[in-house]
Amino acid sequence: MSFFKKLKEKFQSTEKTEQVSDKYKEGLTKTRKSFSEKINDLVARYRKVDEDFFEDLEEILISADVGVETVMDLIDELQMEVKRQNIKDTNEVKSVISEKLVEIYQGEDDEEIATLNLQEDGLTVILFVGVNGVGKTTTIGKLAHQLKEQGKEVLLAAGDTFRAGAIEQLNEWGKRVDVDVIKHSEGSDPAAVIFDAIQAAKSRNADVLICDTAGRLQNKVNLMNELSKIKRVIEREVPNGPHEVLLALDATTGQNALSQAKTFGEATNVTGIVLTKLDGTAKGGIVLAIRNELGIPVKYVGLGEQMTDLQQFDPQAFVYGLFADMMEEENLDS
Ligand SMILES: Nc1nc2c(ncn2[C@@H]2O[C@H](COP(=O)(O)OP(=O)(O)OP(=O)(O)O)[C@@H](O)[C@H]2O)c(=O)[nH]1
Repeated sequence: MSFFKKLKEKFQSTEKTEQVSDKYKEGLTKTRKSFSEKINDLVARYRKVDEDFFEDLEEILISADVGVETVMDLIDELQMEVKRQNIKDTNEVKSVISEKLVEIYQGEDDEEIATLNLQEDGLTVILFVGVNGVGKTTTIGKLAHQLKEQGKEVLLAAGDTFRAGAIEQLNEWGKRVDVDVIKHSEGSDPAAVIFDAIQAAKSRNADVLICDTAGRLQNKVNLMNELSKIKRVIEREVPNGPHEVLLALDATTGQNALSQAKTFGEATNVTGIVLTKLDGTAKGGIVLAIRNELGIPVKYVGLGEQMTDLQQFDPQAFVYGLFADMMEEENLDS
């Protein structure tokens, strides 16, 4: 069965999978439009799958921000697969490209979707890091809402005491999603806020504590000191905490997001990426570059401004969103 057909069957089988694929399809409209157009054009220009075809494909993938290393791996894999299956017609390559994109993302991992490390018993502490303006606060609000919907008791800690207005912004989100926010005044010690929030979470038997932090990238030493102090407090107060350190990155910043990730990776042990504003870019290939060049799983993607637009990252749904038009155009019954 072709990969296109497999994806179509998977994502159009139940109401739930259809909802997920619709979100991805809608959120990836900009990327898909640009990507599909280029791929269709490529396929129309070349009838035969040859060296020149792969060279042009390489360019398309690089222009979608897939990342040079990832593109090279992908092209190698594709060339081998095309040979193995003896594919001559460029039209047939589309489905193989989609399959290889998923494979290259997943690598050796069996797990399709990287889930949050939520504790079954006791408190789970999630630390959010990332520079200002990437959509960190919005994401914390959306995640708090989702976890609450799953029946969890959630608490927020306003650990960004540095940026003017950050505490109030988180507080607003707390009100919107009906979750309490533990806060001190602006300029106070963030580690003290986190300490208080942990005590509050324990005394209320909360399931999840989500901690905001300041994203002072311009001063790496300060950033490191602040984050390690916060982590020390969490480690001392909560067994095995923090259970997740999620780095929020703005997809519209392209390769800059990669360099931010490298800096944060040096300052703290990042366990997952939340890629925001994927709907705002035509270069959604950045998801693949992040996964492959940093080796950190993308756990969530922001596909819009609505509360439900924060989605667990699913590589197959992502690829479905990228190729949806092509799949619909093609007769997959054969
Ligand atoms: N289109 C779109 N907009 C988003 C997404 N996530 C966040 N935003 C918007 O991005 C803007 C900035 O988000 P904020 O959460 O305010 O930025 P911030 O990261 O909180 O700033 P800091 O708290 O300083 O880190 C807001 O207008 C959000 O609505 C997304 O996935 N898609």
